[in-house]
Amino acid sequence: MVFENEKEIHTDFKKRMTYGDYLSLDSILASQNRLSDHHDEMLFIVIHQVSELWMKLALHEVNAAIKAIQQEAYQPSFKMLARVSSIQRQIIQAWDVLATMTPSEYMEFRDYLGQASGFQSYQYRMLEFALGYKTKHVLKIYEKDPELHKTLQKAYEAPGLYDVSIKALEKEGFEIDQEVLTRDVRNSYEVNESVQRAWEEVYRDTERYWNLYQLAEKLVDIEDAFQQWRFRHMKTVERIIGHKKGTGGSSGVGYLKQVLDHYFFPELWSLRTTL
Ligand code: HEM
Ligand SMILES: N[C@@H](CC(=O)c1ccccc1NC=O)C(=O)O
Repeated sequence: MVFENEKEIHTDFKKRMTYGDYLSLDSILASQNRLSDHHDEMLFIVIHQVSELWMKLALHEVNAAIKAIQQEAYQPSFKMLARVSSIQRQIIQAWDVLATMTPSEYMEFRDYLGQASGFQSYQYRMLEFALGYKTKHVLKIYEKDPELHKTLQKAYEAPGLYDVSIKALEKEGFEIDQEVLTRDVRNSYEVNESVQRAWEEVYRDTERYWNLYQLAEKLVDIEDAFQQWRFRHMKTVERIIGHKKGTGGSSGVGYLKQVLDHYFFPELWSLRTTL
């Protein structure tokens, strides 16, 4: 076939494109590669792949929301953040499916996993970074993959969702300590009194600060769901492997319990006591 111009080529390609082509189903559906022939390994792989796909969309939304907040486009940011919470509900529900696997079933293929662990999920780390939890030591895992390391380093050095939200408080006229506004965003966010006072005022005069009030509640939705995910992970791990050590080298359930203590947006929680 001879094409007159680029548009024609494009139109012809589109006409012949199928459902499977568009969604790259050949590669997606050829990626459930079991190492054992145990029936439940398929479940294990699919749950992880589904979670990673949802994380990809969540990251896309959180990063766009960060930009929108920086540009004071609050309404669009709320839509994106609401979508993130909705995605989180999906991956929390996924634990129910995984919990249908018993300890005996998992132990039949666990050894095949070697030292692989969810600890190495770089999208999970990118999400934590975007939410302001900056654990530098995890970057080390990716040193052997320069491309990936660079992507993670960039996310590590960028301001998080809470940083841009605090900046929004300042833009609205709240007095925020300079040390918070110019903080080194490569560190995890730490509690600050001026931030607490500002959010308290937002919650006391919600009509005046409607956008900031809505933003705060969207952040609480996300942190709440993130904690639910962490909790379900910890409990599902406990029911499947008890207190065995993790393949990633951690203590296992003990480690996962400890991570539960971390707050992303601490003042949004403590204001509930002081309000
Ligand atoms: C039988 C199912 C599972 C077991 C027994 C399990 C076990 C563990 C353990 C013990 C750890 C601590 C690190 C280590 O020493 O390995 C861990 C970390 C992790 N797992 Fe799982 N896991 C399971 C399923 C999942 C699923 C479905 C996901 C979803 C993507 C996931 C994501 C993660 C992540 C992101 C971490 C790092 C958490 C952090 O550092 O805060 N895990 N897992
Ligand atoms: N850390 C798990 C292994 C595990 O769950 C895992 C192994 C390979 C790929 C993803 C995994 N999921 C989450 O940690 C364990 O200790 O049994």
